[in-house]
Amino acid sequence: SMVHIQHRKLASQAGWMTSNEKKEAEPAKLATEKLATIQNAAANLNMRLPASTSGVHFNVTDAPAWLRPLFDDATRPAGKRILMREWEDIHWRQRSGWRGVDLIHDPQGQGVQVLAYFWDSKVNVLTGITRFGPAAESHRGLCHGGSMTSLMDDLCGHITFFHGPSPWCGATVQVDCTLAKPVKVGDVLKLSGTIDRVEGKKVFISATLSAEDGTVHATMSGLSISPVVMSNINDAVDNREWLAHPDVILDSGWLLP
Ligand SMILES: CCCCCCCC(=O)SCCNC(=O)CCNC(=O)[C@H](O)C(C)(C)COP(=O)(O)OP(=O)(O)OC[C@H]1O[C@@H](n2cnc3c(N)ncnc32)[C@H](O)[C@@H]1OP(=O)(O)O
Repeated sequence: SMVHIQHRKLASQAGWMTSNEKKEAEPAKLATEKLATIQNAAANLNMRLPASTSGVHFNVTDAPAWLRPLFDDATRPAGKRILMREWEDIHWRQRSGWRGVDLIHDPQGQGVQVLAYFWDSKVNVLTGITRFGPAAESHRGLCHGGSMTSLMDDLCGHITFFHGPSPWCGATVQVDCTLAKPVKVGDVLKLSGTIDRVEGKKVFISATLSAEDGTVHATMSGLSISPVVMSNINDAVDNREWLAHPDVILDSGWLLP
């Protein structure tokens, strides 16, 4: 489509490639040169991206010690950090047609939040750092089961996005959660999910929400559909792709005005 051609043009001007072009490229080209390019582009966009795994709102220094290794560029135990522009750049979000703040990815959120997602494409594992805030309370000092379930819904959707060609290419249709142990207001927990199998458009997913000491707070068996058409706007925002970058996963929305 025209929009895809525009994305390719913008991406090539910035020295990036789209997910489809990545296949054709030689891996060696994707190293230091590209990192410098994104840092320059990020500076132009007034973004704070000082290191490859840093977001605008949540970085390694904000994470508790047990989750800091997730950000380690050398080992990258959970794959690459994901930086979707609609989470990181509120002004772009507003001028690009969103009407509110994300239920799960609002940096100022007081309910339940995913603060950082990491995607390991080799094993199809999505890992999240999550925080349960004061607006998720139900029983005294404890959180709603729906806050855990919301996280699982978000994970099912995002696994299909990162496994697929583009942001928002799939949708969650079933979330079956086992709520095993209550979560306290203020807890920071690890969310981890994977693709068990794919049957046509059906993507079967399982996930676990766990604490530093290994306590499992919830498990989930879910189903997403991908590809699926959830929006018929068909503009440059809807037609984004993933950009190939050696250290982070970025959507091509970063190349839009
Ligand atoms: C908001 C996003 C936050 C971040 C990501 C989180 C993900 C989300 O929250 S997405 C938003 C929440 N989800 C929704 O609103 C989804 C609402 N559901 C729908 O719109 C429709 O069910 C929709 C469009 C997904 C169906 O897609 P469509 O392409 O028509 O699928 P369809 O052809 O009917 O079904 C494909 C297969 O999936 C199966 N299927 C579809 N829905 C379900 C379901 N709920 N349960 C079980 N199986 C299902 C069908 O049986 C079919 O199976 P098979 O291929 O074996 O025959």
